[in-house]
Amino acid sequence: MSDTTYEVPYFQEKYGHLFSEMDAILNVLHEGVCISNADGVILKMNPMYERLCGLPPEALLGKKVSFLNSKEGVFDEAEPHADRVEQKKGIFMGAVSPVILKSKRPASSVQQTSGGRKNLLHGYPVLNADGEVELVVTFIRDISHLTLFKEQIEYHKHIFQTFWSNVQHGAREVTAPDAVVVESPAMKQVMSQARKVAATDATVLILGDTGVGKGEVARYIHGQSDRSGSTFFCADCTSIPENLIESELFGYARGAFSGARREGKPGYFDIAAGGTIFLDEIGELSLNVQAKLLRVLQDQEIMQVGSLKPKKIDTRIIAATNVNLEEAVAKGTFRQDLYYRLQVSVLDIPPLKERREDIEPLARYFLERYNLKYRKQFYFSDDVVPVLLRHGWAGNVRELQNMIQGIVITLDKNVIEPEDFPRLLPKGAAHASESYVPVKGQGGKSLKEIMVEIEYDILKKAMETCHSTEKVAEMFRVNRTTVSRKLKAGKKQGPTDS
Ligand SMILES: Nc1ncnc2c1ncn2[C@@H]1O[C@H](COP(=O)(O)OP(=O)(O)OP(=O)(O)O)[C@@H](O)[C@H]1O
Repeated sequence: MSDTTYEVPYFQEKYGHLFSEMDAILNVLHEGVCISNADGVILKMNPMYERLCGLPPEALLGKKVSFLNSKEGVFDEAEPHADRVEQKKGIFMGAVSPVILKSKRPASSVQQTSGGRKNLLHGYPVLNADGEVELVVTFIRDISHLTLFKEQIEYHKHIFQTFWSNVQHGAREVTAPDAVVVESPAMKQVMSQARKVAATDATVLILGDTGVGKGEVARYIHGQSDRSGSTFFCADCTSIPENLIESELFGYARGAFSGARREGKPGYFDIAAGGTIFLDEIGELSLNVQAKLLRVLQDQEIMQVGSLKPKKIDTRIIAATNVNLEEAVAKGTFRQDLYYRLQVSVLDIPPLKERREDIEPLARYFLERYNLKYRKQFYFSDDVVPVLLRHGWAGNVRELQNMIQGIVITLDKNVIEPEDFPRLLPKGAAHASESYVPVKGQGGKSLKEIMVEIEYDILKKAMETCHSTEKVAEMFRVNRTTVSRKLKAGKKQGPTDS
């Protein structure tokens, strides 16, 4: 202890005239004040400083700050006036004067005491005529309550964020469940591409027939991107009247036209700011709106209706169409420059009939979803899946979804059987041939392939009733080998599109 104890009276004599007038002020200050000399020896402190350090004046005065800052200088906050050398805990850490003495500049630090209290320290050097540090004045303030307050705020923020994300998740569950059913290799490939583009901010073009899940994939990309915390805005370009589409997409400025709202109106791009806008059926946009959209893609700027000033936007664009854009460009109904601009990342979703591995999982997924929604307990009989697999699904996933929903709503028995899908069942030759009238969406099959399928359907149905090729041959007045050959050919060609 001898190296830390200094002759206080010596300092009192040297600096006494400075301190005497300050005492009255120091005693009433809410901040602790400590004055040390160039050797770091404490010359003076006020009562608040003693309180905050938890030490009596005799334990501080004349001692080096570095000593109090060391592990030796322990004290017990619970018993501040006990002999500190005998205490087992309490370290005075984070003194600023050693730093100030070295740098000759003001310094701050946060001092953590062993009792968990936090003090904020600001120290200032007092320089002599030679520019050397003569004294260091340190102000100390208890900020434990502020820290506690901050921690409480952080905690409440955390609770609020958890609550908010649960609410958002719950809302999504009700309106649009997250689950994207993916089983087929083709769809797995699309989703892997989707994940890759989600990590970028690139514009995405999603192609595919109606109902294949373009919107679902767009939502997935948004959900996987950095923008997932912001809005996903779905704009169906076909549902907006042509004369309104520009103002709906880009908004309009104050007083843009008579009848307009005085304060102007934000457009979809504004609403989706920071997030993603999904422009569905982009192939249906007029050439005029296409030109405006091209500008958005090129310059990340929109021009509000009635405004002459372009407005910067931060909205990711995902576009989708079931129109063959290449053909549309050739016909002059789609701008070539916009077409090229949209070619950055293209995802092409195959029709459901080309990814049959997805049919059963999708059907089961929708059944579970609607069972839950309508509080039902339906299940498929074993014969249902083959019927679903045989169907052509020209309306793709949407057709399947609607069909299952319809059944869950209307059926009054728990087991779902093939008869509950009357539209999917082959009803003899007349029905089968009707369903093969070559309409758009029949997959561009040759007449020969279609005939193979029709014959297969008819013969298979007959086999279910007659149980022998002989009887079937007799019924259709052909020989047995013809029946066997046609059944084999139909089976080899794959499931039929009834
Ligand atoms: N893989 C999937 N998993 C789960 N649900 C799906 C899947 N694909 C599509 N759906 C559902 O099928 C319905 C139709 O999908 P979506 O609207 O995304 O198709 P789309 O290709 O955008 O159709 P359109 O071209 O008519 O706008 C939606 O209710 C969607 O949630």
